[in-house]
Amino acid sequence: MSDYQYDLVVIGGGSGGYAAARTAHSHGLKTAVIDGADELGGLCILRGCMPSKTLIESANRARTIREADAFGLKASYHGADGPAIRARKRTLIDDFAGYRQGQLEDGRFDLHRGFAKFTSPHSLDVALRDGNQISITFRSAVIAAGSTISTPPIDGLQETGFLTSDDVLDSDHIPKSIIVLGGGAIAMELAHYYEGLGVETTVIQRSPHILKDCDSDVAKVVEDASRKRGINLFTGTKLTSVTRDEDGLKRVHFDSENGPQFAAAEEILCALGRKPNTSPLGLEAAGITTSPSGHIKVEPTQACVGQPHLFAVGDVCGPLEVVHLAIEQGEIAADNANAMLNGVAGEPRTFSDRLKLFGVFTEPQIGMVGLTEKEAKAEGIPYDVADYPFDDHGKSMVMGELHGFVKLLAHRETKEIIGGAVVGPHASELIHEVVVAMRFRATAEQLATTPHYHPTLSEIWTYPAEDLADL
Ligand SMILES: Cc1cc2nc3c(=O)[nH]c(=O)nc-3n(C[C@H](O)[C@H](O)[C@H](O)COP(=O)(O)OP(=O)(O)OC[C@H]3O[C@@H](n4cnc5c(N)ncnc54)[C@H](O)[C@@H]3O)c2cc1C
Ligand SMILES: NC(=O)c1ccc[n+]([C@@H]2O[C@H](COP(=O)([O-])OP(=O)(O)OC[C@H]3O[C@@H](n4cnc5c(N)ncnc54)[C@H](O)[C@@H]3O)[C@@H](O)[C@H]2O)c1
Repeated sequence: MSDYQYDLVVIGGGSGGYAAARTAHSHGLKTAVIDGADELGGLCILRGCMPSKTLIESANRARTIREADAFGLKASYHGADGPAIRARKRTLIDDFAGYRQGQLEDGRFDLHRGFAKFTSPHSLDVALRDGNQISITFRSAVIAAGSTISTPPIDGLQETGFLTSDDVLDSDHIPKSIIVLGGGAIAMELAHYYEGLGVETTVIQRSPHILKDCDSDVAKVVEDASRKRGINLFTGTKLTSVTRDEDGLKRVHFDSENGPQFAAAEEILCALGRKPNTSPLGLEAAGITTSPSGHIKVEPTQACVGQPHLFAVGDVCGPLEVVHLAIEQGEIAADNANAMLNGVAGEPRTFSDRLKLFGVFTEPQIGMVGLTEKEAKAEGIPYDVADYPFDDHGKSMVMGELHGFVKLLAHRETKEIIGGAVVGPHASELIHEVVVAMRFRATAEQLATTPHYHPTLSEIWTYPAEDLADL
């Protein structure tokens, strides 16, 4: 006998899980959310997007002060106040988390505070935080359990000690020097944070370029700009070991094309990736399969492969660990669960990555949508590409923001825009113009002939669009 019965249970009350639960409630489904965290809010609010961008905002202000001279201003930077930066972050995050907690507890659905584990495809047990255990049966479930930090075994790393993104995002200590392991989004954003505050920063990346899924011309702009600002950036490396010097500094040893090398610093930030939070869920009991990386295998409907009444969304399945996808997938899963449970006629909703959108809040920033050149080539899609640099664009020159470029990809036959990338000032904002154009399947000519105010950063899109339209 189960303690509770629901139409739909959601495991995880983060971005994907909350989106699924509120959508299920709007369909009239009897719904429960199960979350085992001591603090509600999910990764984005507590230890992801929002705290990292709050810290990065301080780094951006520091950079403005440090570069004031170039604008004819007298200002001097006297360093960072770690406790004040953390206090600002905590105030904002408490506010965001409090709002989400209110949404989870406002009575639209039941909230069980505990860890869920499947016992069959239609039942699970919850080890409640208060020490009790309950069992639940359900007609359908959405798995939105997120991801955790992954730390590969590197000789001496554990013994020497290191920080993770969780530590950095709630630390009031600004080290004098730091080595960042990895060259993904987390590594590069937090390297920008520290460098922006004036910390001596080293980045050690395995791949030949940082941000390995970007086109290399895009990644190279951030690499060059990072090096110009003083980040010691090593790419194409193999980490070998970590030791501690007699003077207390931490030393990272690695191989590169120049042979064995090392870097030493007060602290190490390990940012070598995250893994889906799937192993504690008892997925075998539910008949759910995972890929070798541990991600749950899903259909485009977000249904788990082979189990049409079970769904997975967000970081547990991918394909890209970002918040807006987790939310969209959560809504799709709940809509499809409702259609299945209530016999709603019509085709199920499906997730498409045609408008795959990614932003990196480095200096300069990156924004990307749709296909990269790498992907278009791999998929054999015929395309033309055009780009335009910020160092030849009036508004960015006025702003003193000269690094980077925009580029557009258009299908060679239809001329439809199939991808875009910005690396440069306000890239994470600028990319949205291309998202809208692609959403409505605009051609390069339609984008080129859309009015753009002068002088703005946005009008830079018209130059590659005109080039593509003229081909
Ligand atoms: C430092 C950092 C910066 C980031 N910056 C960005 C950014 O700028 N933009 C962006 O789009 N994305 C960013 N991301 C990624 C983004 O935060 C995640 O992709 C997103 O939050 C994942 O949402 P989710 O719903 O899948 O999982 P989560 O929000 O992690 O929710 C999972 C929930 O499940 C609960 N849970 C787990 N296991 C169980 C269980 N067995 N039983 C019950 N509950 C369970 C957890 O307690 C948690 O509350 C960042 C991530 C990090 C780490
Ligand atoms: N702005 C954003 O949207 C944003 C910001 C931060 C994180 N995120 C999301 O969070 C997820 C996790 O980010 P991440 O940066 O931790 O992961 P990631 O997988 O993107 O990057 C990890 C990096 O570490 C390297 N690496 C892994 N193992 C290694 C080893 N043994 N030796 C040397 N290098 C090694 C990889 O080559 C990779 O470059 C990302 O998928 C991203 O979608 C998004």
